[in-house]
Amino acid sequence: MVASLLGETSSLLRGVPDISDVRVVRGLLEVHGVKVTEGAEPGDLILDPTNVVTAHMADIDAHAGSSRIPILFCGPLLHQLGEAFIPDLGGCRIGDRPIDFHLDALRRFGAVVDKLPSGIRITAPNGLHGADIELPYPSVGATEQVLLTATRAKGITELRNAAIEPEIMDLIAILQKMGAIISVEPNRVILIEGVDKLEGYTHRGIFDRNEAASWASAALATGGDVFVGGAKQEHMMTFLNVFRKVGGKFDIYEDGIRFYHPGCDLKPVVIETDVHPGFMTDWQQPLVIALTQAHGTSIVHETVYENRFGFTDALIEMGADITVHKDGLIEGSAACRAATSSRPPSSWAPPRCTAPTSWCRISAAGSHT
Ligand SMILES: CC(=O)N[C@H]1[C@@H](OP(=O)(O)OP(=O)(O)OC[C@H]2O[C@@H](n3ccc(=O)[nH]c3=O)[C@H](O)[C@@H]2O)O[C@H](CO)[C@@H](O)[C@@H]1O
Ligand SMILES: C=C(OP(=O)(O)O)C(=O)O
Repeated sequence: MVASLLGETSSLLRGVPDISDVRVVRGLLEVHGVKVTEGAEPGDLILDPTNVVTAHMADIDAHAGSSRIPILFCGPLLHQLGEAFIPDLGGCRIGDRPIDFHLDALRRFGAVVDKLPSGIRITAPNGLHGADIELPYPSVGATEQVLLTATRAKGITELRNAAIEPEIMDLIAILQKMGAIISVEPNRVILIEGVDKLEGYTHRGIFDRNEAASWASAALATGGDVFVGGAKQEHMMTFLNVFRKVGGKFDIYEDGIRFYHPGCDLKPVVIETDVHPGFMTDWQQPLVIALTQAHGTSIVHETVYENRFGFTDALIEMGADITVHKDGLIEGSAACRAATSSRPPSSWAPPRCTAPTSWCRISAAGSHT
């Protein structure tokens, strides 16, 4: 949706879900003069950016605290209007969610960033130029920021340590349809050759991997059998491996994946969240719910967001046996001994990411539906 701001003509985005993030982004596009209308099929959105204008501060402010996606408006608005005002961001409360990588990257493109009490004001008095950027961590949002900014910046941008999630590849596909020149090189390097103008696109976004993993985990947690239409094996392989280790069954079809409970005991696992192609941090929570029903102790190491175990309070209230450790597991505890029954991942120690990490031990005993 945000990429449509970069085009000179209308875009058609298909299969758009009716969720709050979409409503926030739509509202923010509309206050900037983008005409957004429903298309012929359910889920079609037509985005017409031909009359983009500077929005009134009060209208932008009305979107404060509701989503994290407004941060992605920076580059496109700088290209269209020479300035951008980004309201205070919202998003899930899953730990510290800094935007320093975004702002550092924008400065490298030549933007001037002013932090104000009510948000961030960004200007580009001399336009935006290609930049040499290395992310401290392969952040999904910061990679999207760089892609959206670099496509119309003057010159070449080299982004190192980029995120390479399927959602990033999908954004690159959209930008290529619009006229961008972007190449994905080995070792997380992305090269973007800036172009003067971009057209609108027609595109159907990829399926939601988080939703698919949530339905799959729900099938395990409830002894159920769920067919997730549109789910694709190639974007779920890491999840499918873990699902199988827990004992879950799945059948892959051309038009989706069937996930179902095996009918016997589920097994505990040791997992660690990571950037793609690792086990997604977004898959961790639904899977932990299923693990409360496994026979034995599982260990989950969250390396992406240190506070992403907040939901376990509710599970504990429901009777689940879960302990969250902020600073690591204590050696010699029952939890550690139990964990040795599953083979730890090769990256078991030391944690590789820059963010603080936390651990969660889940045992089967006493959990209720
Ligand atoms: C709307 C959306 O698509 N959200 C997803 C996106 O979030 P989001 O893009 O916010 O997540 P990132 O990939 O950027 O964050 C990864 C890590 O980098 C850190 N970081 C990030 C940016 C920054 O400027 N500074 C910094 O330190 C974060 O605190 C975190 O520890 O990717 C996450 C990781 O797959 C997913 O959990 C979110 O569902
Ligand atoms: C972290 C998430 O989203 P957001 O980045 O919008 O908070 C999420 O949906 O799990």
